[in-house]
Amino acid sequence: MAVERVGVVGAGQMGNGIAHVFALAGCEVLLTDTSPEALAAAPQVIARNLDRQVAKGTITAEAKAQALARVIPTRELALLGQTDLVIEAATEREPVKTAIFESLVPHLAPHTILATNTSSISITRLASRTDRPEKFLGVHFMNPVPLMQLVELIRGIATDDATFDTAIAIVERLGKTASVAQDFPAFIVNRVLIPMINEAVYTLYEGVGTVTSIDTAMRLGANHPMGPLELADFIGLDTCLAIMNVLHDGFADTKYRPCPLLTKYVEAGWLGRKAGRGFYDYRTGTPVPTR
Ligand SMILES: CC(=O)CC(=O)SCCNC(=O)CCNC(=O)[C@H](O)C(C)(C)COP(=O)(O)OP(=O)(O)OC[C@H]1O[C@@H](n2cnc3c(N)ncnc32)[C@H](O)[C@@H]1OP(=O)(O)O
Ligand SMILES: NC(=O)C1=CN([C@@H]2O[C@H](COP(=O)(O)OP(=O)(O)OC[C@H]3O[C@@H](n4cnc5c(N)ncnc54)[C@H](OP(=O)(O)O)[C@@H]3O)[C@@H](O)[C@H]2O)C=CC1
Repeated sequence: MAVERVGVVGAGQMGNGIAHVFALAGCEVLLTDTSPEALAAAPQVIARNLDRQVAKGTITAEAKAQALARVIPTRELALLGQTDLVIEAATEREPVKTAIFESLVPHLAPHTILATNTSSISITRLASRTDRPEKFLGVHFMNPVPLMQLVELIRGIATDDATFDTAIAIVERLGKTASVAQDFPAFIVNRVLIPMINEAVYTLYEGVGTVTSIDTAMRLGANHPMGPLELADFIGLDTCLAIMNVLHDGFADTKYRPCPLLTKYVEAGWLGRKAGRGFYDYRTGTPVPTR
């Protein structure tokens, strides 16, 4: 099925990135968010990230202008029903996602595919709360969306072949690479990555290292582009904690218990870059370790 009109629910770092890449690929994008501030900021955030690509020469100024014109912010969730594909990219909390899908269903055209950008939550369970589990799947972009090559595709138990084939075609149209994961907690990327980040928080919590020594060790010792604590701030500490809880509950295995220090940072509202402060304080411009 051809995908020309795309709805994106959530104008956070991922929703903005998803809107960015679909608009660049020529799709009309209806972008919505419950936060008026996030929705108002979205066009500028997307424009700034498009400018980075213009500055690098990877896209032309004309392509940027055309892409920006294709992104239509709206407060009306119902309008997203008249699209070919809706991608949910709201907060990593299952009740939030379920409520979004339940609100969307009455407005959806019969052919519309529903997708979620969830990092970890059961696709099968989310699909069961819609009228179309056969047209529902996980389309899991990586952060930052314009730069990261991978899109993880996760079928629910009912996802049909036509829907999956459409998703494969979408990933190709975006110039990205699909990897397929089975529908089990946190799929592949976050099943491996987030426990590593959690372990880095434990090394901080236990005093094995400092924020600086831990990130330096992994950047220079394992050639990671970002240290694990810097990456946690980039992802969002609330999202990291949510993923650990999904793993811990989903597998009932204490090896996935979230580090108490990660919980403490989230309880303090120190969610990382998006909150101005996490394992680093970004409020002065230069990141300063907060521990
Ligand atoms: C949690 C989940 O569910 C799944 C996940 O996403 S897990 C997280 C996956 N992501 C990662 O692991 C990210 C690891 N970090 C990196 O790959 C790199 O640090 C990075 C690509 C994020 C940034 O690259 P960097 O070279 O260190 O920094 P930076 O200079 O800011 O960016 C590199 C280039 O990309 C551009 N860029 C960065 N972010 C961008 C964005 N959002 N949009 C467009 N362009 C962007 C920059 O303009 C820069 O271009 P120049 O080099 O020409 O200036
Ligand atoms: N961050 C990352 O590195 C990655 C995250 N993901 C996944 O993508 C999703 C979004 O993550 P991310 O962008 O980081 O999260 P953010 O917290 O940056 O953004 C979430 C946005 O969704 C909004 N929102 C909350 N509830 C609703 C709702 N009912 N309807 C519409 N919008 C709503 C939030 O508004 P408000 O702030 O007012 O609540 C916020 O603006 C999550 O499922 C996450 O697990 C996937 C890959 C990578």
